[in-house]
Amino acid sequence: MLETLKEQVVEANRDLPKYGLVTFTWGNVSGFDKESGLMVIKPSGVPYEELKPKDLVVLDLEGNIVEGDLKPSSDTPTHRLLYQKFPGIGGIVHTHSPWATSWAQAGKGVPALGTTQADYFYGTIPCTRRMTKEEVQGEYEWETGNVIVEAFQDQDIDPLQVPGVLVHSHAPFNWGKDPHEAIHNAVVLEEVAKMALHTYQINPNTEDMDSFLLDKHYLRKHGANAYYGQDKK
Ligand SMILES: O=C(CO)[C@@H](O)[C@H](O)COP(=O)(O)O
Repeated sequence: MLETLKEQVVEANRDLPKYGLVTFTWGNVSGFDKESGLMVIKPSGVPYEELKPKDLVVLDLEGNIVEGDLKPSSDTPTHRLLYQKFPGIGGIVHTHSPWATSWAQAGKGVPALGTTQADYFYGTIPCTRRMTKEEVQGEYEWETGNVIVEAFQDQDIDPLQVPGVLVHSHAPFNWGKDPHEAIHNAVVLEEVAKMALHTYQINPNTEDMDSFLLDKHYLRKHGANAYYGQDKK
């Protein structure tokens, strides 16, 4: 089942080392099929170069495995929750890419300092709060998703306009309309995280970019109401 989505998920997982987003197997990509309500995710710990469509795990959003013999990624609960809470996304990427992870470890969101970020993210890429002892010792991966959703709700950020987040003391998650776009957004996050750090090294007092320039770039590329091709009602 879902053979086309499986091919996309395998290709996207193989893009992780291709674009320098992972070391070893420190990352995972999933895809979501809206019609069936099923997600497809990388199995835990499998090297990307060995990954085949038959290795992938198919689950419903309640976490029931529908197809697949291997253990799903350890981050599956986080992917599941984001598909539930962020309607319209069709692919999710989690990595420990070094520049974005540095901002996550510092507990800081990546501010929109220039047009590179503005073309993909409508403003600051937020960082979540720290997780509590109870959350970490509880259903950790599910709670990781909760603090992501909480950050977007509390800061009134539209996840379709800012397709990424830094999980405090952990690492980034990105998403998009499909696995390929999620990978693209993850690469951009890693680049703008690096640029922002270097910008502050050049000028520690750098201010966020002007909102009119942010609007110009983001809205020119995405449109005021365009959400992955559908006009927002
Ligand atoms: O964040 C983590 C571990 O801290 C995970 O993302 C692993 O780095 C990858 O786990 P699998 O997808 O192979 O289970």
